[in-house]
Amino acid sequence: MTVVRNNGRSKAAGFSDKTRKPYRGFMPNIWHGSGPMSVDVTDWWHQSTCQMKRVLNLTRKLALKAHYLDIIGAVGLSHTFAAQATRPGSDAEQISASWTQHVNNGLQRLAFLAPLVVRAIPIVTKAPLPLMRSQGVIKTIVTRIGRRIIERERAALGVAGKDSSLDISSNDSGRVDIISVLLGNRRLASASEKLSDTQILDNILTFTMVGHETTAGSLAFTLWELARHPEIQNRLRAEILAHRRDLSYDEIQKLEYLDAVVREGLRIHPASPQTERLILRDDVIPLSTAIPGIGDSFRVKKGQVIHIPFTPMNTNPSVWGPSGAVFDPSRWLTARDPAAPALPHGWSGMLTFCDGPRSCLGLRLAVLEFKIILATIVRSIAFADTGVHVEEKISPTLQPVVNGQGGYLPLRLKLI
Ligand code: HEM
Repeated sequence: MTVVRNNGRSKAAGFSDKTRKPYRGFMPNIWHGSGPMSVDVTDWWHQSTCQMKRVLNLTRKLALKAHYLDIIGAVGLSHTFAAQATRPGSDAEQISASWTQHVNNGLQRLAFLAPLVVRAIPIVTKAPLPLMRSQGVIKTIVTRIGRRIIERERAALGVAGKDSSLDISSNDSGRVDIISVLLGNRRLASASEKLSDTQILDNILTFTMVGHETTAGSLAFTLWELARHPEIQNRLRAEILAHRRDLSYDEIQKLEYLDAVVREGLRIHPASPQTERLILRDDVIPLSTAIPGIGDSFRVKKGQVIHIPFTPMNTNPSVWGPSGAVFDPSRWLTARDPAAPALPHGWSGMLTFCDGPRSCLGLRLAVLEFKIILATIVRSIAFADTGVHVEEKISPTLQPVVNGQGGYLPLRLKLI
C-alpha cells in the first residue's frame, strides 16, 4: 500500500466531477494551521457514550436555532459564540461575514489557480490579497477567542498569573471537551509530545471552523433535497411525528428513515468533497478495473500529490448502481445485494469523512447533531423548492451558488 500523509494543505487541488455538475473555484485549506493533530482524541471522541449524551442535551437546547457554531463552541470549547445573536460586530457575525467573503473570493474565475500558486510560492499566503485576507480575519478572530479560552482555563485552575505562557500544568476540572483534552496534554504528555501554544491555538481554529461549516452545509443541502422530494420529506416527517418531541440519545438512533436520509445527504453532498495526500515513497497503485491505455495499476512517485475526489467515489454507479447519483434514502433500508461490488472503506462505505488515520475526528458528533437538528426542523417546518437554479461548487467546502453568489440556498418554508 502506498504510504501517504496529509500534507497540511488539503483540498488544494481541483477536479471536475464529470458524473455530476461541473465544479470550479478552489481554495487552499489553511484551517489545519501549522500544527499537526497530535493529540489522540479519537478514542475519547468516538467511543464515549457519556460524551454523546452530553452532546445530545446541548444540541437539543440549541437545535431550534440550528447554529452549529454555538454547538461546537459549547461541546468543544466550553465557549459561547452566541451565534444566534446577530449583533453587528459580534465574533459570530464577523466569522460568518468573513467566511461568506472567503467563499465568494474562491468562486472568482481564476481562483482555481490559487492552490497551484500557493504550492509553488507558499509565502503568497502572507500577501495582503483579498483571497488571503478573509482567511486571515477568521484566523485572527478565532485565535483571539482561543487565547481567551486558554486564559480562562488557566484561571479556573487557579494558576492564572503564575507565568506568562499559556502552559497549563494540570487539568482537574473533570470536564471532557476538546479544550480540556488539548490542555490535559500539557500535564500528561512527555516533553517531546507536548503541544506548543501555537499548536493548541491551531487546533482550536481547526475545530471551530471544520466543526460548524461542514455540518451546516450538509444540513442545508439535505433540506434542499427534501424540498425537491416531497414524498421523502413526508415520510421522514411521519416517522419523526410518531415519536415524542423530547427524544433520548438511544431513541434518536432507532429512527431508521432519519438515519437513511442523513446518510444519503452526506453521501450525495459531501461537505468537503475532495482532499489530497502527499506520496512519501515510490509505489504502484493497483486498480480494481483496468483503464485502457493505463492497465491494471499505475506508478506514483515520492513527492507527488494525489487528488482524492469524494463525490464521484460516493456516487460511482459500478458500486452504488445506476441510481448512484440520485438522492434515494431507501437504498439504506434494504440489504445490499451480496453479488454487488464491496463498498469502499470509510463510514457507511463513503468517503465523506475521509478514511484512515487522518479521517474526520468529529464524525459521530456531526452525524448526531445533524440528526437532532434535522428532526427538530422537519417536525415543525415544511420545505418546498423555489425553482431557482442552484449550482454546487467547491469554495473551499461544498457551497450552493445562485446567480454567482455563494453560500445562499433559497427554500420556501411553511410552518406546520
Ligand atoms: C458533516 C460534517 C463533516 C464532514 C463532512 C467532515 C469531513 C471531514 C473530512 C473529509 C476530513 C479529512 C480532511 C482531509 O484530510 O483532507 C475531516 C477532518 C477533520 N474533521 Fe471533519 N467533517 C465534519 C464535521 C466535523 C466536526 C463537527 C468536527 C469537530 C467536532 C470535525 C473535526 C475534524 C477534524 C479535527 C479533522 C482533522 C483530522 C486530522 O487531520 O487528523 N469535523 N473532516
